[in-house]
Amino acid sequence: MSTVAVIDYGMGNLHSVSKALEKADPARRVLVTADPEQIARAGHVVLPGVGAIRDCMAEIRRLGLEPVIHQVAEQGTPLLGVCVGMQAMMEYSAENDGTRCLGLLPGKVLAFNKAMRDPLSDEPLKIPHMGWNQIYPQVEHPLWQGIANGARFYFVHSYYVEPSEPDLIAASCNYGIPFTCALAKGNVFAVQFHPEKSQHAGIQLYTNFLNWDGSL
Ligand SMILES: NC(=O)CC[C@H](N)C(=O)O
Repeated sequence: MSTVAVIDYGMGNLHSVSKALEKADPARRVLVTADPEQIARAGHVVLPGVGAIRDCMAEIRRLGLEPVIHQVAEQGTPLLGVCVGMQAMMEYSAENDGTRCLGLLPGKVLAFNKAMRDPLSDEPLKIPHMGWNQIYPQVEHPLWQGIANGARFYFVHSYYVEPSEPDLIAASCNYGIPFTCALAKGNVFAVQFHPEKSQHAGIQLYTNFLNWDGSL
């Protein structure tokens, strides 16, 4: 039976991600694991994450997981980054006074401007961006199957990715500024929002991911 490995580096909302994956495909074996061999052999891999990038990257490195994450990406296994898991895939994050990340996706992670105001109401915008917001797919992709333009997903973040290759942008969102909320490169897909906290649309995305063979 094909498995989906949820990488456990102690910083992820592992329970809710695992439950959402089980809901997406009750027949799939969900492995929450820090074992590089299990991760390398899995049919699909999720890099979740909640928290500060410095702690996330320190734990990924302390557990010796950086090589297998690169191996999964290079061998063509469908790999999904979620929230700070997406940010960890970039080259560099400005969070925590600057953090070198995995470099799986070209670009950096920047902080929302704390002085941002809503362009319509001119009300100050709270940081972190926390709550439901609409996403706007920018490309045709298997993971957008059955997900409408403007579909709502749940966000909790103070930083956002800025890819150095615009053609990797898979979806955008608006919060004071238009920002990239999904990236796609080959067998790698990454989202800033939390599909596991996004009810039906989130389960649909996880279902699409589990049905994806990593090809376009
Ligand atoms: N919810 C999170 O894990 C946030 C990720 C990252 N620290 C950010 O603020 O963007």
